[in-house]
Amino acid sequence: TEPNSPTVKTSIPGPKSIAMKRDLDLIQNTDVVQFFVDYDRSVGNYIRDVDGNVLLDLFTQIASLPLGYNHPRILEVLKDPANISAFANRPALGIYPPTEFAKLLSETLLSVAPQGLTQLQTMACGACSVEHALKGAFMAYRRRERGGSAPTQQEIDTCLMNTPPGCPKLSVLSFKNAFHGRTMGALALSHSKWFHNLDFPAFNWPIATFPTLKYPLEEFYKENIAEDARCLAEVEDKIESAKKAGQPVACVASEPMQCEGGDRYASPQFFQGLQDICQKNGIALLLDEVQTGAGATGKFWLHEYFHLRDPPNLVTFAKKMLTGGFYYTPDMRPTEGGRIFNTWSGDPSKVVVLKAVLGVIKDESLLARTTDTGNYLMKSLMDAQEKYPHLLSNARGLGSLAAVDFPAAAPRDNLVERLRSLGVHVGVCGTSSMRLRSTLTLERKHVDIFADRFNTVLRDT
Ligand SMILES: Cc1ncc(COP(=O)(O)O)c(CNc2csc(C(=O)O)c2)c1O
Repeated sequence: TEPNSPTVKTSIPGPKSIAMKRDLDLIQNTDVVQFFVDYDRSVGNYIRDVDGNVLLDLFTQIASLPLGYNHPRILEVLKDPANISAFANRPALGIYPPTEFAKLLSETLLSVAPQGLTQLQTMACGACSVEHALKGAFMAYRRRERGGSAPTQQEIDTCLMNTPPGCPKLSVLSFKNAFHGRTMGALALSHSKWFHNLDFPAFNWPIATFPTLKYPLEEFYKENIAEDARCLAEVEDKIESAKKAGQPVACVASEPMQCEGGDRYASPQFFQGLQDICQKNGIALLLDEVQTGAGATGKFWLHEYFHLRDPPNLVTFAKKMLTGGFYYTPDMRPTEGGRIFNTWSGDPSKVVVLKAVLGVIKDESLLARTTDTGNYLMKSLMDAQEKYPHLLSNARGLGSLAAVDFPAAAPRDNLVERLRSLGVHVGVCGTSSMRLRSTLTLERKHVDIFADRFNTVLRDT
């Protein structure tokens, strides 16, 4: 069972972590390794490092743990003889799916599909889900341009040499401060940190400005609506310019909230306007819910809060869904087999575990709990912001996603380190934001521990 509170015995990283890091560094670069973890003895919302430090984990493996560590319902899946085969025999899913795979997908991933998205493709991770979702959008765009005819011999010949018309000059519009993954296509849509992109050739695709909201929202309603309009006008301009430059936009990609870029929210009106622009121009809308999905905001998908008139064409997921993949509308469905494809095309064993996770979310009403705990967490951030206005600003959040800004990276990093030495592990994002990414099982008692330690370090700053 979970401990009642954190215990910190050594500096973090402690001596054992430091020794293990030295060993691992002989094999690979370990610059960003923070500490080594004793996963056998991490429980629920508490992570235990190899030096015996037990921390309340509010970052949860970059927001990828739905139920925390060693949840009994997940351990049961692993002990169930009926599941051995799923773990022992990883299939090339695109060609040799396992028994009743459609049934498994229907009972799991499709049971939580965003409204109107009836097609589903599993993949390994977030980036490869984005990569293949983009392919779906490009193929749909070219299918429409061909008007149903087959590709020409010239297209077939030229595509093998990376040249038009087989490799068409199409583009994807993304947003400044976005993050969509580290593979080359997803990286061309990612603009949040230089060390993600440096040294890698990129597509010269349009990059628009994502709204910068002023907080508190209720005080700056007019300014924020004007900001939405300004950004949407820029999106239209970029689409027009791309068309004139001979590389029309086939897809607009956006996170429903920019996470790596600094927990940057935008209004439902912005996304409704974005969908209007896409539909007006025959452009697919890809919403990347890798970090915001799987119940993290109290709704299963963040974009549910947007009340979009129609379903987005493509929705990518990974992290807390335990498998990567994307949902898509029928018009995005490939008409030829083997074109959205790779060896594994996902992993059924992860879907088997996800079935247990979805069961716990339902049985324990974790969406409602995430909303309640998230509101309670927001109150603790707002209270701290009120007490320390010189240190904190723009407190914001939704369910298990929360963030607050510091005046600069240095004071933020210093506070995060001191918070960890008091037994609370949090994340960072953007240039100077602290971010929280809890499990879906977080309770008010955990928020009390966070608030107590957070105020202690703020008081001593
Ligand atoms: C909105 C969104 N889209 C795609 C991705 C890529 O997912 P993975 O390839 O990491 O599974 C992510 C992954 N998040 C992430 C956080 S830090 C990080 C990194 O590579 O440093 C990656 C995401 O947040």
